[in-house]
Amino acid sequence: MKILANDGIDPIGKALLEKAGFVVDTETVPQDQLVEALKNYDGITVRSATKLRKELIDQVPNIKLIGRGGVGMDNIDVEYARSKGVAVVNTPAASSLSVAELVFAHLFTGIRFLQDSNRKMPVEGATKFNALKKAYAGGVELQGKTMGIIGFGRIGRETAKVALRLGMNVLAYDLYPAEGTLPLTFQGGVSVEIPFKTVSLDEVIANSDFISLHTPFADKPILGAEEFAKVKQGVGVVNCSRGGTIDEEALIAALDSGKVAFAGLDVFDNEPTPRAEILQHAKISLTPHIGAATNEAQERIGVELASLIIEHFNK
Ligand SMILES: O=C(O)[C@H](O)COP(=O)(O)O
Repeated sequence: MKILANDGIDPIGKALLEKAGFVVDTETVPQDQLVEALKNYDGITVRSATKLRKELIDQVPNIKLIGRGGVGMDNIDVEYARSKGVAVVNTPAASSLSVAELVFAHLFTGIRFLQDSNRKMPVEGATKFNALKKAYAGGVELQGKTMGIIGFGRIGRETAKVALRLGMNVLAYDLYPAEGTLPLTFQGGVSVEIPFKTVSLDEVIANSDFISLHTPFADKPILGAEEFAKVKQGVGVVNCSRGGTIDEEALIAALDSGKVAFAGLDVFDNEPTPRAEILQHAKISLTPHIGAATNEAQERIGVELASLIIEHFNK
């Protein structure tokens, strides 16, 4: 059996597949050459870069399995592939913590203006140190503030757990209202269950000091001009979910007016070429879609993907 890991796979996952007798190629084939290349494979694994659309799936009937190393499958025509008998699998839980921690990297950045000082210090730090010191005063703390979470699935809940550990309050909304407890484990294995109950989207929007999005790709933005009009003055907004869930123009307007104090963005409209106004905005902390890109998450993803592939082909 031959697998093309077109967006790469963690070496441990690759080794597990090879031990089980699979040949695994990890060299990325450009999108426009995939039809030809895939004729030599039984399965393909991707992350979010490679697109597996109907037209391609139709032309490679020899492909029996598509493995998504990660969560979002908006780059794959999943239902269509399954209707053609192709197995489609992903690793929905493996990267939750990494994404959640990136949310806080953006939050800590935003509350102390690091996105701007990291740009200005190399240029002005030696000549205008005291002016910059003054410019970046007025930071705030996270403890005691309210973290609004839109989308309370695995990643949303992991984000809530980090917020709770930091002493924040959590307000969460999900399309499917939910109630339960979140387990928090501390040093020495001490564990506590924190009760939660989701609230309405309006409540999250109106009452949060920081808002983080954790929903799948949506055709219509969840946060647009109407919603930014209702947020607390000076809210911080983080998006590590999918481009398209925030109306970027409305966000820029809200940042410029001061209604939104800062934004942390890991995902963008038009990836991989986000617009210049976003890339150059002094109030936006930027990362290039790296939510799942920690060594730990990629190892978990690779191992899980390998076991899903082995299980599928050994059935
Ligand atoms: O959906 C996901 O798992 C994340 O967006 C990560 O995407 P990536 O595998 O392309 O980094």
